[in-house]
Amino acid sequence: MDRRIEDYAFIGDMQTAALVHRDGSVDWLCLPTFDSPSVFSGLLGTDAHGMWRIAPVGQALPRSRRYRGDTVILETEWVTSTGTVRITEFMPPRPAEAPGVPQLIRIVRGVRGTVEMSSTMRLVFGYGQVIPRRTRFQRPFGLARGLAVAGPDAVWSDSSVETFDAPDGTTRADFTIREGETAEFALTWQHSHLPAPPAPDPHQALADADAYWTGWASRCTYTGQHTEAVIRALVTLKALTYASTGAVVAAPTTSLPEEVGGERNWDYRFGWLRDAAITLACFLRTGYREEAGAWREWLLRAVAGDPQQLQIMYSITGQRDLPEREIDLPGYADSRPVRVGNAAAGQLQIDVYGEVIDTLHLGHLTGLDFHDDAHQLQLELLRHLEKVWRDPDDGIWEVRGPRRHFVHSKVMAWVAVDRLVQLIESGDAAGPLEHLTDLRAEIHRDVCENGYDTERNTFTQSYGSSELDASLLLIPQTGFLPPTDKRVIGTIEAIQRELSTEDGFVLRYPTAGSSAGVDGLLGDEGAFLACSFWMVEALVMIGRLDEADRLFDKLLGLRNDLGLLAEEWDSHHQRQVGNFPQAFSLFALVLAALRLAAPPVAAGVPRDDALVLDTGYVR
Ligand SMILES: OC[C@H]1O[C@H](O[C@H]2O[C@H](CO)[C@@H](O)[C@H](O)[C@H]2O)[C@H](O)[C@@H](O)[C@@H]1O
Repeated sequence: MDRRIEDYAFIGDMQTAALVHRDGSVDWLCLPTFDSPSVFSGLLGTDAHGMWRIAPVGQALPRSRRYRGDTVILETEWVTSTGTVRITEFMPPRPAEAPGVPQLIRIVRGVRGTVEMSSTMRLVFGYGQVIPRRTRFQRPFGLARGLAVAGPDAVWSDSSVETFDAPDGTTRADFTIREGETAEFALTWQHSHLPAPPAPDPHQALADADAYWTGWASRCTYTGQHTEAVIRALVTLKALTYASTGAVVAAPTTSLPEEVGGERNWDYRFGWLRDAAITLACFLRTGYREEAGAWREWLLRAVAGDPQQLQIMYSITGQRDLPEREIDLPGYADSRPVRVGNAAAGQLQIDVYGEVIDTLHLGHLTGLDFHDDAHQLQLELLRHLEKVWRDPDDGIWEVRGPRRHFVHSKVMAWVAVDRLVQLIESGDAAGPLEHLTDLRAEIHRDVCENGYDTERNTFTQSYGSSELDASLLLIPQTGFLPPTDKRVIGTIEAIQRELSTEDGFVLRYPTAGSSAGVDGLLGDEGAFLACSFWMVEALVMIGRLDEADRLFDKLLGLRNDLGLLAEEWDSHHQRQVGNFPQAFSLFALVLAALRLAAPPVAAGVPRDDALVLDTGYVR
């Protein structure tokens, strides 16, 4: 069965995450951390690769589902001919100050009548490959308890109803729920050499999780008209944070395809400097400073001593070695290969210097305490950037074709220098101001001379190319040129003409279908949702507010019923594609909502209070 990506709900604890299908099946869960091998991999294969379904007997789909308030606690209501039950499922949050082993808790509550229920769990460790050894215990805490062990990992399962290990490798429970009754299930990961974990207290854990997420969401400072969408995006971004180190994963999944049935399947369970820097910029602009401070510490540890060795991504703990390999799973809707690890880790992507320094600078502007190591890091990164900015690179889209002089990369090199110039000019830090001012002017000249097509009045994807690229929409946001500049307006209009899908969303760049295009890959892909949100921002900046509003509303309409977005939208099949939920799409949503909430007073004339939106243009 083709299970749509948007049919999944996301729950997480800030160290790992699970995807729960609408039909009650947990089809993805990596333990103990985001980047560990999965124990439920049905998402990328079949039930035989691991899943855990709790649902009324004989009932395919629930009536409704939602998150409880501003939390990542999922509540699903099932209505049958004999009664109604609510299933509440969540992972107790593990913030840095209160670490703990990962746990998945599911509570079934009878709302009306009587409902026959079943639970079927198949744990298969190592991405659906390793069958665990299973043991049962005599109700040590009045709960049914089972243990599944494979090598270093143990998963303990506790429930208030009787369970049994079936010969087919599943652990099952058949039980009846009457109005007012509850049944509790908990799955707990533990190192296999350690003793049994204490019995879970599901109801206390639920109350604590509710208080944690509600408290976190209540600190948001956004007050525009899209509060629900913004808070949901922020809460999801927070849940994509690996709390103990401050890293942020790009998404909790691997290999959800950018084209169903295609080869564009990548592992996103790592900390990209680009994605994390923009996520943190988003947090800083909505009142969340603590997360930015923690990420800055992770960044300092990950980058280590020599900026020449900067990688564009690291593991959530800061490791550098992320070897890419293909694993033996059928793939989501037969989309193969399924990849683990990511070869993009070894790429040169010059834009990351700009994104990192921009976010560090925004931290400074929004009151994050001055950190001398972070300032030194910026200076060192800049010294290295000065050596490499003229080189061709792999660009923001991590293309696997030949390196090029991507215009976006050069613009972001300009951003890196510009933000340091601003910092030094403000008197808050020292540095070679005159030299940096000259360098900034040199990069600007280089881009305008080599990356702009005078005949078509548009910037191009790379020097000497006639292709377009949606990353050029960021030019006015960065402050590289003002939105009133005819080259900016020309570029926005060219992208609208040439990179729009028939339903009005934006592609990253042209792909070549059956031959390898600029990205070196076969096949096509969906509209990249972040680019469509950038179009919203660009339209606001050039004063086309109604159009921006309309596009934003259409984009909100692509979210699933829980407010979640994958990386891309397949306009042809009208479905979400790519890893899910993806930070890139969600932070772009938040930034577009902020832009809509503080539009320019007149076209191209940003307001002073837009400072927190544009560190570049508004001086
Ligand atoms: O499209 C080819 C590339 O796709 C992935 O990169 C994308 O995701 C990254 C994480 O969100 C993002 O930072 C990047 O801008 C996107 O292009 C994949 O990770 C690459 O390996 C792949 O070449």
